This record gives sequence, structure tokens and C-alpha cells, in this order.
Amino acid sequence: MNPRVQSAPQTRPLPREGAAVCVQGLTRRFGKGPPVLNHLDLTIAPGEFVALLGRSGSGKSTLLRTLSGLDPVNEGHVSCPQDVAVVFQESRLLPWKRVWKNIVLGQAGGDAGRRRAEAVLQEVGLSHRIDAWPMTLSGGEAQRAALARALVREPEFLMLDEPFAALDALTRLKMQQLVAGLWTRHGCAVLLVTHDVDEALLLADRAVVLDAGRIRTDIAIEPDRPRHHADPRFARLRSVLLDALGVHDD
Ligand SMILES: Nc1ncnc2c1ncn2[C@@H]1O[C@H](COP(=O)(O)OP(=O)(O)OP(=O)(O)O)[C@@H](O)[C@H]1O
Repeated sequence: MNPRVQSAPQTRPLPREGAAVCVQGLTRRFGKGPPVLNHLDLTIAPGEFVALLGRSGSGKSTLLRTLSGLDPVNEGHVSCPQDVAVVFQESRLLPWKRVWKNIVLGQAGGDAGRRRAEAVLQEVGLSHRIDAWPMTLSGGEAQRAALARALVREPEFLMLDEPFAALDALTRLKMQQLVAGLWTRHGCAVLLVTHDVDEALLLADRAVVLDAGRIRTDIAIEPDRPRHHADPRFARLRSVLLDALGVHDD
């Protein structure tokens, strides 16, 4: 499918050349202050899993909003697939619709819709709550439902904005394992915003660090999958990332 291209009005859209996501020279300002994103460049290959880190206020959510077409491009170019899905820190399920109707919201409903919802709920381990009301779900279940709602659209590009931040440590670990499996099966490009360096190391092909409006650090994470938090090969990468975030682990 053709990519969605957003450009500042006075500039020409860029060709994409095989990338799922191509951001070039992206600048975003709010009011008269310094730009939050400042001539930012980022490319994500089809099927690549990229973790986006950065201090609080560094512009991570602003970048995601721009990629999803919710925020305008002040300067530069953004090229993204048309089929994009986003999962946020909170599930954003509609409380007046049962789980399965939330999953296929905006798509055909009926028996076929229910079957589609059931299949994807099965994948995220939530088929037993297909008829539940969102307010009866635990935090982990609600995030599983949010993942199902994203995946049922078979996106080419999935953005995850701190999806596990509000979950307890054990549930977070299970959700990380779930996402690793889903990504392997679905093969979409993923951009995961996280504050958790270990989460980035566990899941991503690349970790990028946003600092002063640009990507300052961009490292490949090479250990084979499945990965484990205790892998000694993570020590050096953890150190590089903590350093880039201004945290020293000595
Ligand atoms: N609508 C807005 N109007 C004015 N300023 C905004 C708006 N949205 C974001 N900002 C500012 O842009 C900067 C980046 O915000 P953003 O939410 O993108 O950061 P973040 O890296 O996602 O932070 P966090 O990790 O705390 O979620 C902040 O200084 C924020 O105050």
C-alpha cells in the first residue's frame, strides 16, 4: 500500500526507498519555545523492532503523535505506512462496549467480526474474556485487549507508547514475552517507547535515544532471540544506553 506522506507545506515529499518509516529533518515546535523535535532523522525498516528511549519531556510522545498523523509537521518529511496501529499506556477501551466489540471497532461486526476478535483474543491469551465489559478487566488484561485491537488491523507499523508502564513487574514481564511472540508471528515494524533500558534490550533490534530533539544514540542489539534479562552480553549495551540517558551505572 502507498505510504502516507506528511511534509511541511513548502517542501517536497521524499521517496521511501524500502523503509517502512522514514523521517527526515522533522521539526516540531509548540508556540515560541525551542523546538521539541529538531531536524530529527529516523528510518525503520519493514519488520524492524526499534525501541525509543529518552528522558521525560524529550519528545517521544510528540514523535509518535506525528508518525500517527495526529500532530502536524512544522518542517521536514514523514513517510509512514497507511496501516498503523497504536497502543498507549492505558488501554483506551470504550467502557460501553464489550471486549470483542472494542476489538473490531470500526470494522465489520456480526458473526465474522466476532470470529476475528476471538482469533486475535486467543493470540493474546484473552479469549475467555471475549464478552466481558472493559471495567471488569485487570490492567494486564486490558492491555492484552488493546494489543488485540491493534493486531486485528494487521498493521504494517505498530507503535507502542509505554504500554506496560502501569503494570506490576510480573505482568510486565509476561506482556514483554507476549509482544516478542506476537512480533515474530506478525512481522510488522514496531516502534516501542519505553523508559526501561532492559525492556529495550529484551525486545528490540535497535535502541535509539532521543536527546535535545534529535536521535543522538542509535545502537543495534545483536544477541539472538529469545533473550533473557540476565544475558551478560547486555552489560555493555546497558551501559551505553544508560550513559546516553545521562544515568551512570558505576
Ligand atoms: N500540546 C502541547 N503544547 C505545548 N507543549 C507541549 C504539547 N505537547 C507536548 N509539549 C511539550 O513538548 C515536550 C515533549 O513532550 P512529550 O510528551 O513528547 O515528551 P516525552 O518524551 O513523551 O515525555 P514523557 O517521557 O514524560 O512521557 C514537553 O516539554 C512538553 O511539555
